[in-house]
Amino acid sequence: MSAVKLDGKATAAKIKADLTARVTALKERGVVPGLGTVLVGDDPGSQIYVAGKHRDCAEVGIASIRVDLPETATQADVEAAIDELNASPSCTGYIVQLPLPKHLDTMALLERMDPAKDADGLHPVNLGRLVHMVDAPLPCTPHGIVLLLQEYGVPLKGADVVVVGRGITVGRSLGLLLTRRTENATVTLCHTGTADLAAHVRRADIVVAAAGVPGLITADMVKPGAAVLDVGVSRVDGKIAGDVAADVAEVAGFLTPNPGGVGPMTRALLLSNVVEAAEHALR
Ligand SMILES: Nc1nc2c(c(=O)[nH]1)N[C@@H](CN(C=O)c1ccc(C(=O)N[C@@H](CCC(=O)O)C(=O)O)cc1)CN2
Repeated sequence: MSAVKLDGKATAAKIKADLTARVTALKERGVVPGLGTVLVGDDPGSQIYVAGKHRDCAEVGIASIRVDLPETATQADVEAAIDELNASPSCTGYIVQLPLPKHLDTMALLERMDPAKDADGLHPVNLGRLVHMVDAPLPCTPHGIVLLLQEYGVPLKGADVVVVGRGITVGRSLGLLLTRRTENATVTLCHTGTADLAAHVRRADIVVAAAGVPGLITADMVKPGAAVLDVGVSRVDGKIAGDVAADVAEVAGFLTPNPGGVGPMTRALLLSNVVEAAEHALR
C-alpha cells in the first residue's frame, strides 16, 4: 500500500487563486490589504518562513510591511514595533513570528497586539472567541490542516484524531477546531507526558504529528489506512526532518509530504485571514 499524497502545495495554490480575485475586488473598492510581520533575531527557520510570507503577499496582491529586529531587541523595542503596526493605516493585519528569543515575554507581546489586526488568530481574545465558538480569525496551521483533510475527502465527523504536541500554534488550537460541531471529531491531545504514545496513535483514524521530534511516528504505530499529517519542522544538516518516518507511507491511507504539505497551507491561511479582515472592515 502506498498512501495518497495530501498535497498542500497544490491545495494552497487553489486557495491563493481565490484570494487573488478577492484582493482585486477589495482594491476596486479602495481597500488595499496589508500584512505586517515582526521578526526578532536570526533563527534560520523563522527567516525562511517570514520571507515566504512576503513572497506570498506579492503573489496575491497584498501589500507587505516587514519589521526585522536584532536578537538583542528588548521587550520595549518589540512593544514599540507592535504599537506602530497597531497604529499604521496601511497595515490591516500582522503577525509576530514565533518563537521569540527567550528573554522576551511572548504572552505580553501577543496581548499588546490589536486583536482586530491579529492575522494569526493567536491573540488571547481571538483564541477565547474560538473557545466560545464565535467568529474569529483561525490559527493558520490548524485551519490549513482541516481544509487539507476536507480537500481530500478524509471524514472528520466521528473520527478519532490523535494530535501529538500541545503548542499553541498547532496542537492546542487544532483540538479546539476539530471539536467544533461543524467538524465533530474526537481529539486526543498527546504530549511529552503521555504514558503510551504508540497505543494512542495506533487507534487513530487521523494522526497529526507536531512534536518537533524527527521520526517520532513510525510505521508500526499507525493504523492501516489512517491519514497522517506531518507538521514537524526540525532541521538536520540544513534539511527539514519531519516527525513522521518515511516507511509510514506504506501503512497510511493519506500522508502529507514534508515539505509541501502543511507548511504551504499555513501560509495560504495567513493570507486568507488578512483578506477576510479587510472584507469584514467593509461590512
Ligand atoms: N506567528 C507565527 N509563528 C509561527 C507559526 C505561525 O503560524 N505563526 N507557525 C510556525 C512556522 N510557520 C509559520 O510561521 C511556517 C512553517 C512552515 C512553512 C512552510 O511553508 N514550510 C515549507 C518549507 C519551507 C522550508 O524550506 O523550510 C513546506 O512545508 O513546504 C511556513 C510557515 C512556527 N511559528
